[in-house]
Amino acid sequence: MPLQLRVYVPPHALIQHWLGVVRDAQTPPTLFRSALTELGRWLAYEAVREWLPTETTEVETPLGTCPATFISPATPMAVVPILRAGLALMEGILPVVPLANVYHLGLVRNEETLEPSCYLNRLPAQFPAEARVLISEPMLATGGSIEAAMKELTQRGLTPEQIRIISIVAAPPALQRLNQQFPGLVIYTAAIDESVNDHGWIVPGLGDAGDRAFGTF
Ligand SMILES: O=P(O)(O)OC[C@H]1O[C@H](OP(=O)(O)OP(=O)(O)O)[C@H](O)[C@@H]1O
Ligand SMILES: O=c1cc[nH]c(=O)[nH]1
Ligand SMILES: [Mg+2]
Repeated sequence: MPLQLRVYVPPHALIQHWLGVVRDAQTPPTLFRSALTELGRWLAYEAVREWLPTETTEVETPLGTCPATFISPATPMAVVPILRAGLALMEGILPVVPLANVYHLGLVRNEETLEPSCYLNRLPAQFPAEARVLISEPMLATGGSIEAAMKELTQRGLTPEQIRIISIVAAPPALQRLNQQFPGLVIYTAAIDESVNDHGWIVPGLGDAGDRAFGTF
């Protein structure tokens, strides 16, 4: 069977709660950031459920020997936050992947053309063959930014199957684009919204995630 994009919207009350907080236009930046931290935490928790590399050994309890499973340091893990908005999820994501390296990628959309451009790229020249990578990108709108990020990662040796995206709101244009170009990719998102308007905003969405997180209106 051909590979297909898989999109998970975990049906969790905490995710729904914090999604409501970030959607509310009255939420101030401090609370908006806390809510994104919580969303990053719970979506990452769901995303790595059967994906974190583990190894089983034995430990001595005070009463005897028993098997114990630990996070394996052998498989390289990484998180790639897409600046700026992706930074706001990181406080929640990083404790879930404590051994991950962080590689920053700064992208900004031109407000008229909606084309992304890259202003910071701290990706390694090549990812290790067994690497597993989480992308932190809260908004998947037209899909231009995530497509640019995926191209940077796949040019550095990763396959879509090695990558999972943590998103907050995903819209159909971005999902269609990713499905066409990167089947095998997996997305964990708090919501799939109806549409993207003529100005590139997700509707109903939550507005400009970067501006709301950092108070730069
Ligand atoms: O799917 P797209 O249509 O490409 O839109 C999504 C991008 O737009 C926002 O970034 P923005 O350019 O606003 O930068 P910021 O995070 O610094 O605010 C958002 O954080 C995504 O990266
Ligand atoms: O709705 C949108 C679309 C792109 N980027 C955002 O921050 N919000
Ligand atoms: Mg922005």
